[in-house]
Amino acid sequence: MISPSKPYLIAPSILSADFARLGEEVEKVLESGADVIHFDVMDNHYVPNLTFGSMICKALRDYGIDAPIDVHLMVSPVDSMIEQFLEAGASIITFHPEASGHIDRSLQLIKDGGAECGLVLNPATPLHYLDYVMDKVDQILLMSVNPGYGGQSFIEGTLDKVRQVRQRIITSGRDIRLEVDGGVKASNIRAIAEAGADMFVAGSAIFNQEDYKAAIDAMRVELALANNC
Ligand SMILES: O=C(CO)[C@H](O)[C@H](O)COP(=O)(O)O
Ligand SMILES: [Fe+2]
Repeated sequence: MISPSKPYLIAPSILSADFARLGEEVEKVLESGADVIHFDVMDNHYVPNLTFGSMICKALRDYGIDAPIDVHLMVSPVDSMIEQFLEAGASIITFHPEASGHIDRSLQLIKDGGAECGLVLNPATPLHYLDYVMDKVDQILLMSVNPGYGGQSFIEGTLDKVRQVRQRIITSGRDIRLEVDGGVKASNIRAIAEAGADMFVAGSAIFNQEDYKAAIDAMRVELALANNC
């Protein structure tokens, strides 16, 4: 499992990093207190934007990044990309169930490759996709924006969805991480944690700031308040 000792994980999304200096950016955000690197893969098909593939993930590993890399696949179809990211050193791979013809098979492919697996649900994607996979997923990612771009505003209705998924996780009796992605910042992270999330993706709220450590520290202060509730 990824850092089981920490109650809350902060996962900066490199979508908002300076791509011309990616290795340094990732090093800097890890030195600033990030737990996990969130890696947004977009294909201009499942989502209307194009980012980076497994070669960049491998380049980060070759550069010496050994922190967990959380690959968020916004691609369709998913299975060939899963294989490439397993080879490239991904630690966690999540995908959108609508983008896979065979959800159970795609999850198993990730597990068989030695990575942790999970599903991603868009703001309007129903929770029933979780019905028969709660025994398999290590992580559930709830999108709090529509996927495709960084820097969007948090959709408030996500909080209720987080509560519902937390309830499902409790019922499952398993230790499944609940990650929220999109528009997360210091001013809303406490409410998201109190709703039941324990992993937080933040792109623009960290990489668009001068001081990454100050941005992450501000989130930790809010999370500590949630923890004490
Ligand atoms: O998956 C994503 C977009 O599809 C990104 O992870 C997400 O939007 C992070 O960026 P920000 O924190 O700026 O909203
Ligand atoms: Fe993401």
